[in-house]
Amino acid sequence: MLRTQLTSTRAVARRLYSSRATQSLFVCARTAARSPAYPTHSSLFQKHGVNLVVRRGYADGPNKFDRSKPFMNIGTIGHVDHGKTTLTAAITKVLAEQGGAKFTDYAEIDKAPEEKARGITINSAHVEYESANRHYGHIDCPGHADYIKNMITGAASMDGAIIVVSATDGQMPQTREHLLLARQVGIKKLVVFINKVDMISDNEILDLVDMEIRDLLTTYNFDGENTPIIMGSALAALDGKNDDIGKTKILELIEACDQWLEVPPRDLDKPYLMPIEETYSISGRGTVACGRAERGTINKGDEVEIIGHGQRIKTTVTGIEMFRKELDRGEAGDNMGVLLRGIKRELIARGQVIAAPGTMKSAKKFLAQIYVLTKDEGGRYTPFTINYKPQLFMRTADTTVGLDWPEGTTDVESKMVMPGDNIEVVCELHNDLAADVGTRFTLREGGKTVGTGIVTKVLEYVQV
Ligand SMILES: Nc1nc2c(ncn2[C@@H]2O[C@H](COP(=O)(O)OP(=O)(O)OP(=O)(O)O)[C@@H](O)[C@H]2O)c(=O)[nH]1
Ligand SMILES: [Mg+2]
Repeated sequence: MLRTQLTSTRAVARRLYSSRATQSLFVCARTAARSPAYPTHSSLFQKHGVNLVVRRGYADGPNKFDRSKPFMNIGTIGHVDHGKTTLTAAITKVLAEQGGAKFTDYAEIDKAPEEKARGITINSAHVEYESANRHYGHIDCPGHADYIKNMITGAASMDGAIIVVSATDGQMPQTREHLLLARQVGIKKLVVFINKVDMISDNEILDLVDMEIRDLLTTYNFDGENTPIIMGSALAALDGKNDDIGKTKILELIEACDQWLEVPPRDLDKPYLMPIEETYSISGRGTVACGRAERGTINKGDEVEIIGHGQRIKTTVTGIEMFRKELDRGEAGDNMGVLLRGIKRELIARGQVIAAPGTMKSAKKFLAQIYVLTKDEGGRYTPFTINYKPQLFMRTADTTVGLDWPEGTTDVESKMVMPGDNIEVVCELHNDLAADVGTRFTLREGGKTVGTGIVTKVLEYVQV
């Protein structure tokens, strides 16, 4: 199934014509309610026989979130048009047929305008499903280079991933870039889905793609030798055709995820920290901040602080929700929405963090180790001198950053940074961000990822 932001007619048209697999589109209720173009889009879709499913949210409760199976965040990554969204749809379809999936729960169609206006989906980017042993939250990442920003913040919430590679193309630039980013956001294991095998008649080609992707995985420090590679057709599974390359392969894929991907140890004993991905206001209830809790636990009634962008705001958590179900307690790894007492939505924003009081500080300047991507990894073709200002992405935040050589460096004027270099730099942020030693980030410039880095020492905090 697809999710769409319904922001531009072009995007909608692209969706319609690029994906003949589309039967239903999931629309964030908030977007639907606000988008002036929504009625036009909605009739356009209906004309083409596509269901628009507006997901409702917070107001739906109360029902309790079930923690009987381990919960894990995964998602589909990979090059544009290789079939990530089709595969996402196929997984939910096949698992729904198995009866173990919660798919039917959110597929309810709701057309009443007042429902759209009132309903809020706090996990709009996520699909959920269950295998025999696990409960998965799934993010379908966009593959297009323009959407890499979303990919970065989306992938920041993943514990594991399915990399989708079309058998017709093999690995492509975004396959490599996504692998690198996956590594950088801390994903340790991946499962590979070689898609569109219905279009390949020569088995030797599949062997080549297999070999090539194993090499690539090894290059990016994944276990290339043992990583499960499943070959199938997402479209066949979605259309309910050719079970041997369709449904059977989807079940194999989920089995591989169950076996190979590991639920990472959750830092439950550390102080609570959640980077804000999105914010909503619900009339009569207040403001909800959504994101994946990075560490710690949170209970209804707990005091927290909102940190970043020159602010430190104290408030209390009055509600916690996950996949539209209420929780009394949320924990590290959960993709949750927290309802904040007395906070106006304008006061907080994506990129800030919510933390246990007194446990986080906002940094303005830090020392970091960075790796500069080569052109084969989607990075720069040419070297650069250090005095330029790329965009820095950290957790869900992005801000302009000034780079400089550490104190005591000689020849600073003429010193060049080459693609492929590993260097130590001083980063001065335009907007301060909650950062600690060990926090990872990405540097981007003009639509390209130019480097990845890690904070090694904070040089200046913001006092608020
Ligand atoms: N023949 C064939 N076509 C497929 C298969 N899976 C997906 N497609 C087609 O490939 C095109 C792209 O599929 P999507 O699922 O939109 O690809 P995507 O990776 O999500 O694309 P972006 O989100 O734009 O990066 C669509 O036209 C699909 O119908 C498959 O198994 N076989
Ligand atoms: Mg897609």
